[in-house]
Amino acid sequence: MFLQNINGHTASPEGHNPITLIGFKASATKMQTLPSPGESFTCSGPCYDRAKEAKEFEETKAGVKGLVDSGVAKVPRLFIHPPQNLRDLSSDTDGAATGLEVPVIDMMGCEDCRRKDVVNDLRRALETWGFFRIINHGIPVDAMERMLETVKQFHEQPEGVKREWYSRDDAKKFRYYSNGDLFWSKAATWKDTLFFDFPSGGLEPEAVPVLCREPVFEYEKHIEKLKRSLSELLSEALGLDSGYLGEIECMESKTMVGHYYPICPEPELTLGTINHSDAAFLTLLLQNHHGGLQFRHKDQWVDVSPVPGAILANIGDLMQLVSNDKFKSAEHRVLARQAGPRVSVACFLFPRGTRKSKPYGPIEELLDEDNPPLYRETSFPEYFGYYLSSGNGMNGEAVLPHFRVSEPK
Ligand SMILES: O=C(O)CCC(=O)C(=O)O
Ligand SMILES: [Fe+2]
Repeated sequence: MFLQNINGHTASPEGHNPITLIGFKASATKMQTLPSPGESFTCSGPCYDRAKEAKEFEETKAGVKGLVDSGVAKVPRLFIHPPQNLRDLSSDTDGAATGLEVPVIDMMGCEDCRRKDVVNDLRRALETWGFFRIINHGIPVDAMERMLETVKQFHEQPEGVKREWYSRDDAKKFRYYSNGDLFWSKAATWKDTLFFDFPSGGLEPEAVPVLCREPVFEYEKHIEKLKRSLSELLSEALGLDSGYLGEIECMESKTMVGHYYPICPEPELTLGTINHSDAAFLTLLLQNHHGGLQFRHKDQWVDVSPVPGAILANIGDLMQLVSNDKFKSAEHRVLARQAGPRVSVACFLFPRGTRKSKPYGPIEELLDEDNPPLYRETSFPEYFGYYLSSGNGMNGEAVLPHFRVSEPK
């Protein structure tokens, strides 16, 4: 299966496995730490060998956490981002400075008396922000906390134990790695990742380390239930029958990633996650109490601070495509920080079939003379393949416009 992580955290665009590039061993602490902020990335003097540094880092199988544990006081060059990625690193908590408010969807009573209000709130949130914070979503706080804690515990195990799970082998339904796009990104990001692949039939418990098993499957069960409710609410927010998105089976499959963002000694030089929009239909996100997540709204980065018990949801590119731009796929990123470790769990929802899936285009019921289709049809594998080959949407360039066939009237 070519699909490793819905946001390309481990997938290779041309399908070759980056692990074959690894050749030799070296100490991660010996890595270069040039250039300083603002310095040009062009090579003068002896050229910087990025591929070599990436291989050395990969060989440690200890991730960014391993670097931090080994005592690095400077961000190695591999992780230093070009200035255009490091613009506006300051934060504006929940839009405080601008008076903007991150939308909150309170699901209490959404099955009966408050349904109309919830659907209206959801429509407004997705037409403007593309994401929302959900409260009273039905997932027990305990299940959320245990999920975050198990991801943290995994990453904080001794290196020798974790190393056994380090892999870029896309046949593995559970794996641990740092920077899925390590071998082709312009700069690496300051985090390590656990990956859980729930193919249509479900992830086998035996594929997951005992440490994580119970919390992961418990959390997944709750996510499935929340997904079904959200699918109905989203359908209604689009003005469709509540079963519509369920019937087109656009969220039948899922992957989860458990990110660990260690404390960063020079957060002004790197990022935890580079700006991107998610490729799939819907993302449900848990984060611990260390902030750093930002969404782009009205041309500025807005901090989306953690709220205990809340879940964040954002729509991805394909939901924007089928909604014919009614809903917006939100650009987001995670700052590297001196506080931490930050832990997050993202669950990406997308259609079944990683090599072949049915085509998805703008939903016919949303089209008329004034609303012609803005996008051509595509399948999820086609879209995701393009997303990966153009840099996982993580080079600051949006992927969705490549599927556009006309501009809005
Ligand atoms: O860690 C986070 O909060 C966000 C991660 C993310 O955007 C992703 O994995 O696509
Ligand atoms: Fe994302």
